Amino acid sequence: MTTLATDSPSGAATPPADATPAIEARDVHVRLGASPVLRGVDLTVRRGEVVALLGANGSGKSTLVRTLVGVLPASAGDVRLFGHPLGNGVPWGRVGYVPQRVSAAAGVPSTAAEVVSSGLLHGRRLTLPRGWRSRVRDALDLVGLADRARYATHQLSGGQQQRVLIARALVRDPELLVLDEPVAGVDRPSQEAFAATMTRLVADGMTVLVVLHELGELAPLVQRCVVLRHGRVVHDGAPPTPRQEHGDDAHEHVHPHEHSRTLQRAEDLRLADGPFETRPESTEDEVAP
Ligand SMILES: Nc1ncnc2c1ncn2[C@@H]1O[C@H](COP(=O)(O)OP(=O)(O)OP(=O)(O)O)[C@@H](O)[C@H]1O
Repeated sequence: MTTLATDSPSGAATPPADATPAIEARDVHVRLGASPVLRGVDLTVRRGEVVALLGANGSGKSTLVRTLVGVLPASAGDVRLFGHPLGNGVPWGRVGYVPQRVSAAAGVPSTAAEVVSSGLLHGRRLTLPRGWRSRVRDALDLVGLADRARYATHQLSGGQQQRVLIARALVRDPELLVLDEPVAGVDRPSQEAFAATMTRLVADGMTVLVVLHELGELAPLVQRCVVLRHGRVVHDGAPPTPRQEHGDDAHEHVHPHEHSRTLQRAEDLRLADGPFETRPESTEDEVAP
């Protein structure tokens, strides 16, 4: 693993790289238009952690991850990736980002391999590095699409397109993956392929921040859940205990509206405390600078 110095104005001794969190956000505020969307969010994701970001529609999950990867500016607060304040000093090659609801087939016609190869361009790197073909092949293989490399993206299903975008994030060989609802609306085979890919990556030490509506297939991997409500963190801790089966004698059926005190149950984490304003889907392809 690369050892990076933290930005220390005093030139003080640099802590070991592993001790520096992958993500550190302090008192982050974001306004979009006239509205405050994030209101003082603190979030730390340590190396090797798998953290799920949950919350109702409109609670600010996408806004938070877009701010963390430098796509949206914070109006106040501090965000650091691998100890570096957002900006050119961040080692962007170590960060893979999969935005929400972006079609891999949007814009110009391109093959799956071409879309994935674009993930190797970031920051000031405007040409593909040596060995890019095998890296693209490996990334497509990781998401189970090795045989689709030459397919035009519009020939792929929505789930396969989403997997192409995940491969595009993985081709950098990142240490940190930030994913915004990676399986929303994707077909079952793609969901299973995604869970299998994540299991392998997490076993290899990948740090993950993933926006989800429910833990689903990723439940065994998630170590911590952070829940947003109205732009604030209302829970940061252990994932909910898996519920017992209905057939179990000890099972007691509890509906979400029958309790409101704790966030320990899965129902609490499938929050639906709207109504919230909806917004048009974004079709822009967002890439961390
Ligand atoms: N470009 C924008 N301009 C103004 N308001 C916005 C903009 N983008 C998002 N919002 C508002 O910010 C709030 C948070 O949106 P955000 O997409 O971050 O929520 P979310 O938790 O990711 O929701 P979802 O689960 O539906 O994706 C919402 O009220 C939304 O309407």
